[in-house]
Amino acid sequence: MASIINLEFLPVPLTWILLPVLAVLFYLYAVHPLFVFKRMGVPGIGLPPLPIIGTAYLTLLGGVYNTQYSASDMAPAFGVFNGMMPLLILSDAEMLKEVFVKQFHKFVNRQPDTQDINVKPQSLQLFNLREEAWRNVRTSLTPAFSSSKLKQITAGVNICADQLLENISSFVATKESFDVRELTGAFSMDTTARTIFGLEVHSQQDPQHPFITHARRALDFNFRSPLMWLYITIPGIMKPFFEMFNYHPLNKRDVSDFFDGVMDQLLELRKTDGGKGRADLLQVMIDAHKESDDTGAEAPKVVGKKQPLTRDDVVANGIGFFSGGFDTVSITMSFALYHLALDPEIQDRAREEIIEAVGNKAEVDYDAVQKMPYLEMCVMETLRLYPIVSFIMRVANEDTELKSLTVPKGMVVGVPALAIHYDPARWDQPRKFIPERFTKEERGKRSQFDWLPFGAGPRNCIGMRLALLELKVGLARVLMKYRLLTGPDTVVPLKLNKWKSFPTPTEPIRLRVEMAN
Ligand code: HEM
Repeated sequence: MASIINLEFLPVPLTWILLPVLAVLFYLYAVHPLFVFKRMGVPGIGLPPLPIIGTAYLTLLGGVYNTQYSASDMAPAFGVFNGMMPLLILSDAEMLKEVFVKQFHKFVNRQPDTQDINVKPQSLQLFNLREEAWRNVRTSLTPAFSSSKLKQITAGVNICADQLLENISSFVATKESFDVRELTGAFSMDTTARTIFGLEVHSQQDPQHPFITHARRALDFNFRSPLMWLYITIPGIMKPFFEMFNYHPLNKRDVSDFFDGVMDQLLELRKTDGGKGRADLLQVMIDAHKESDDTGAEAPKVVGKKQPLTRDDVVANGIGFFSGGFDTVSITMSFALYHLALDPEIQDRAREEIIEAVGNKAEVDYDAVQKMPYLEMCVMETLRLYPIVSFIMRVANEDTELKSLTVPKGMVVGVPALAIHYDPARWDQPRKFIPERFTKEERGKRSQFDWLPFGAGPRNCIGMRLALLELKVGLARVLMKYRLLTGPDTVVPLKLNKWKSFPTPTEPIRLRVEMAN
């Protein structure tokens, strides 16, 4: 058969030339990079990484949220491979201080540029921004969480808590148990919609409200999707294709289009009324460049240029705050209620403190929230046992010395928050719920990097103070009125589904209630 290109001049058949070329390319792309940790002098995990899949097979064996791992069982620094992407896992306290704080300017980004897909709204969200763009937007958004803003927001959180109490009330009369997550989910949905967008969605009465159905789908990532796996394992190769088709594996187009439409309507409305009297994050974002920086002494300062946010920035970060705030608060609150029900002594102590702080008012105002250190300790202990994010990520933006290690530019560093929280060397009886670990004195004895539910350093969770406020107001209102009880269908001890990326019980948390007095 006549070939299109005549290769007869070649001294050997083409296959014999192509084979070694392919072998060299395979070695360069899929084998040589697997020695990077050996070259750095960092141990692996004892099992060899495989070309293309790296050590991802470990995730298939151990799951994605596994409380059996403890930082003491791991080397303080070791290497794994997410597909072909090397990931340096660090739990050494001194190194964490370098990464999160001392050399933060070299670890500003959370993901390598190969995973940074330029598709809106993800690419404009604070969580995904990089370097200068991140600094500027973080500086502009920080005032949204100032004490004065949180003070204004507290009244709205109380209104949502009124609804939560009403929802619980039906279970007092029937003495039946209820699915805690359903109620905290509705509370958190109402609170988040109100505090971010100034919207009243009444999720408990109207669970099919389009806002709610879309919001629920936003975070329902499909880790079985082949495109998601290609994004995780070979992001560098996939990035141009994703961008060409304006596709982001973490985005559901219909969901972001829906929120885009909602935001357009809200922004239009605010143009007409000037946003007067609005105490929500959307208004703060619109006015971002005019706000002062009263964010509390503990908030790490970021030096960036405060600038007016564009319409696209406001939309992207409105959606980003929503996804960052909704499930996180709801999940944490459900675990806190579970442990309070399990331990009546702790519950009584928290209730006494709340009643003293609130006095004879029906609402829990901002000042009362500041007088509840024991309740805060209960929340902190809940977040230790069930951190929402099991790994905190940073990327080295230049070659960086960490103690005796040289971390090469572009390497991703993962901090195993979950394994650190379950480390017996850091926490005595780590599986037990003991709020007393968080007295001022006990906290002073510990490294600040032993407790990482909100990450650490200047790029920690921007919504931390709002989250704590919502949790404390919601829990205080429940405890003031009701006594939480376990029932025959309360599962003890709780088992977590290791295949979910967030802490999720294998069986729903079910509790009962009676009036507190
Ligand atoms: C219990 C509740 C919450 C938990 C456990 C939580 C946890 C986290 C964690 C672990 C991070 C990464 C921090 C790091 O890399 O060091 C983060 C980042 C972030 N969180 Fe939260 N979060 C919560 C609530 C919220 C709320 C209520 C909002 C907004 C209203 C929010 C918005 C964000 C944003 C925008 C970022 C990215 C910050 C940046 O890159 O500068 N989170 N959160």
